[in-house]
Amino acid sequence: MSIPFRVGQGFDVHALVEGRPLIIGGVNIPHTHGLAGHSDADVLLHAVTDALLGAAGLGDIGRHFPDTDPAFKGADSRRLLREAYAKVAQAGWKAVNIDATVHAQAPKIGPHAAAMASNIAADLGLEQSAINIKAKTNEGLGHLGRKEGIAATVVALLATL
Ligand SMILES: Nc1ccn([C@@H]2O[C@H](COP(=O)(O)O)[C@@H](O)[C@H]2O)c(=O)n1
Ligand SMILES: C[C@@]1(CO)OP(=O)(O)OP(=O)(O)OC[C@H]1O
Repeated sequence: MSIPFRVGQGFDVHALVEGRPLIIGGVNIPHTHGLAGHSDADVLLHAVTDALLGAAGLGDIGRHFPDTDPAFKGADSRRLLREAYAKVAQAGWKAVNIDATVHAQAPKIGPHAAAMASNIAADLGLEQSAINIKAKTNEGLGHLGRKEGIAATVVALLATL
């Protein structure tokens, strides 16, 4: 008998640079710096995508959307999330819940967490209560603490369709 649940974890980090918008969880957050990347560099959505792909045994985001492919230059990561989730569903899985932490010394994520959860819930066809967004500073330590980048860690649970 096959097991009806699978868990996956995702991690991503992007550098903070001047002259880029800061987009996290599909929310454009006013800030002095934004995240660098081939796509819109949405660190949270990339970690969510990897957690879902990982749980389904489908590899990682770079395998499906290579950062060498001009098709994904400046890509909206919500589109990538929806396309990855379609592959997860095709493999016979649906998401049950997502628990995420954004590791950012600044800016404050809390005021935007509900909007991020709403975006992810909409893209996965879930109730917003199934998406939990947390945030932590890095207590000033290391590259995250020096505000050189922002990271995200995510756990996702899948159930059979
Ligand atoms: N970028 C962030 C970081 C933290 N928060 C909120 O502050 C709380 C305390 O964070 P510490 O890193 O000092 O433990 C945390 O639990 C979050 O609620 C935030 O909103 N944005
Ligand atoms: C999203 C992709 C594709 O545009 O590029 P980036 O925005 O650089 O993001 P990253 O998390 O480094 O890797 C996944 C990529 O393949």
